[in-house]
Formats: sequence, C-alpha cells, structure tokens
Amino acid sequence: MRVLVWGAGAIGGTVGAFLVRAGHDVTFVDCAADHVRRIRGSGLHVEGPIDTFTVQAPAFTPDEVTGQWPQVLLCTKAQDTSAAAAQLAPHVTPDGGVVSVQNGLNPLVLNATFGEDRVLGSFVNFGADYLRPGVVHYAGRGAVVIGEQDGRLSARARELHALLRDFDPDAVLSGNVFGYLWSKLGYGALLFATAVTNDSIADALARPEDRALYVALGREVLGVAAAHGVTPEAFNGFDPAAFLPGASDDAANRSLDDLVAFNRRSAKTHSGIWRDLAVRKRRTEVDAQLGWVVHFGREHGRPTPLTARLVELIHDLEGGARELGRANLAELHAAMPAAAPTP
Ligand SMILES: NC(=O)C1=CN([C@@H]2O[C@H](COP(=O)(O)OP(=O)(O)OC[C@H]3O[C@@H](n4cnc5c(N)ncnc54)[C@H](OP(=O)(O)O)[C@@H]3O)[C@@H](O)[C@H]2O)C=CC1
Ligand SMILES: CC(C)(CO)C(=O)C(=O)O
Repeated sequence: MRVLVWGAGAIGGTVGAFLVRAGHDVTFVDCAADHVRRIRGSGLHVEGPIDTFTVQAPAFTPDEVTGQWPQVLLCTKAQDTSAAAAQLAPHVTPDGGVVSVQNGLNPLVLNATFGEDRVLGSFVNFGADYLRPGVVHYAGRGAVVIGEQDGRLSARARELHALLRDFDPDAVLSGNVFGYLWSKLGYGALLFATAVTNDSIADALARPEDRALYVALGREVLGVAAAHGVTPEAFNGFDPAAFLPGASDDAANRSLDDLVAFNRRSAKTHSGIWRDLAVRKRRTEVDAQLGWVVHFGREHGRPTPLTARLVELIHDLEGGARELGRANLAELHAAMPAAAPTP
C-alpha cells in the first residue's frame, strides 16, 4: 500500500519502519530536519527488545514534500494536529483517508479540515521513544486498534487494518474506536499523574498510598465518558468497567495491578509525558488530552476537580514553576473530592 506517515517520531517512525520492511511504499514527513536528513542518509533505525533493523525510505520536511497519497497515518503529538492538518491537506488525494494514530480525541480536530467521512481513528498503546535523529526505540508491544468514527467496518477500514497487521499481527478492527480513545484518556490521566514524579509508571501505579488517588482520577474521566454516551473498551490491563460509577475499589485495584504488570514487561519505563517534561523539556499533550475531559465534564455537568488540578500541575512543570517530585502528588491528594474512596 502507498502510505504517507506524517510525524516520524516514536510512533510514526516505529510503525512506518515495520511497514517499509513488510514491502509497503512508505514516505515519511517530519518537521525535525535533522531526523529527516538522517532517514534520507543512513535510513531509519528501530532498536529495542522486540526487533532491531534499519530501513531505507523517502523522507521530507513539510515544506519539501510534493505529491498526493491515498492513505495517511498522522502521528504527531496531539497539540500539533491542527497545524499538521493544514500542512498535510494538499497531500491527500480528494477521496483519501487520514488516520489519527495519536492519544486524545484528534479525529474530532481533523474533521474540521478533512470532513468526518475521510478521517479514521486509531488507538495505540505500544511503547516507543524517539532516541536521536534517525533512531527510534520500540520498547514494548501494546494494543493497536483502527476504526471508522461511525463504527462502519468499511472496505477502507479493512484495508487499513490489514496494513496495521503488518506492524502488529494482533491489530484490531473496531466498530468503537472512540471507546478505546476514551479509555486511553482514563489511563492517560493516570499516566499524567505518574509523570509529576520521577517514578517509573509501574513503580508509581504500584504505590499503595497513591492508589485511592489513581482510582478517583480514573473514575472522574470514565464518569465523563459515560455521561458522554461512550462505551469504553478494555486494553492491556486497563479495565474501564472498574472505574465506572458503581464499581468496587477491589475491581479498580485489580486493574491497577494489571497495569503495573503490563508496564513492568515494557522497556519503556516512563511515559511520553514524563519524557517531554524531564528529557525533551517541552510542552506535553495535557491540554489536547485532559482538556477534552474537563471540556466534556463541563458540558455534561460533571465536575472534574482532580483532572483540572492535574492540568494545572503539568502546566507548572512545563513552565518551570515547579520541579518533578512526589511533593506534586501531595497537591493532587489535596484536590481529591471528599467522597473519594480511601486506600
Ligand atoms: N511514544 C509512545 O510510546 C506512545 C505515544 N502515543 C501517542 O502517539 C502520538 C505521537 O507521539 P510520539 O510518536 O511519541 O511523539 P514524537 O514526538 O516522538 O513524534 C512526533 C513527531 O512529529 C513531529 N512533528 C511535530 N509537528 C509536526 C508537523 N506539523 N508536521 C510533521 N511533523 C511534525 C515531531 O517533531 P518535533 O519533535 O520537532 O516537534 C516529532 O518528530 C501522541 O499523540 C502520543 O501521545 C500513544 C501511545 C504510546
Ligand atoms: C506509556 C505509554 C506507552 C502507554 O503504555 C504511553 O501511552 C505514553 O507514553 O504516552
């Protein structure tokens, strides 16, 4: 298949390299000029516990690329979605499809440029990192899902599902891709909370003294999802039913234990959020992920005090007004609603 991968970092670089190796005609676009130069020169190298290989493929910066593609995988960070959509629009054939391979509800953003019929959603939970120009780290397998926004199992969705199976043979074609994306917002809220400290994801989620906080946060997000009429989907240890209204603390703790086990199996110890704050020293996706939760919470009359406080803490960390550490979690504890469960 002829595919344009827009955003060739951790996710786009990893998926795209597997697709090249499987024989697909892949072109990469990325705004990091040094990365593009390296891919064009010595190739794109994937390393890590799952596979190590290098592929050769055309690569361009957004201002260099010419031509049109029938299928695009959009793999930028969520906050770059609108800008990328504007740059990308001339390079999609008039009936071409754009797949958001991102965290957050980005299909809703892409619809403004391409229209709902041409935008598909993909949910990924595998772990990867951009290491340096030309090199990505594929650290751990995780869920890979694709689907049309309206749930139709269209011919195009089936073709793209077949494509993604050349990356991960267990990729799923779903009639409920928003159910996965909302569940990832729930798990994502937990990841943002782990990222205010320097603990690994697994160590942070395992701490008994913080369990009530994670449960309250998960419940806040899944409560909004339910009010929004979404049926959230389970993946890789995240059991959304365990965070829905009426679920027991035991069920939520079991899901957290499963998430700890899932993350201990991955060579990606820390989230992309932590990496943005601690290593890459740049803005995170907090507004483009948790911003949706606060927005829809407001729309449905469901308060989201913990999520809103977490957004503030992440903004402080981004701006240098506070440093990573467990003291930040104490502030989140202080924002817990009185009725939240106790550890
Ligand atoms: N990494 C992971 O393990 C996981 C990530 N995700 C999600 O996948 C998405 C992609 O994340 P990830 O791959 O980690 O991010 P990366 O930062 O590694 O890769 C994104 C790449 O896109 C580039 N870029 C930014 N803006 C544009 C643009 N307008 N046009 C072209 N390229 C652009 C970035 O360049 P620059 O850095 O210079 O801005 C970067 O090279 C996110 O939504 C993330 O939450 C989901 C599951 C796991
Ligand atoms: C940690 C991970 C890979 C989910 O397992 C993730 O989604 C992220 O880094 O943002």
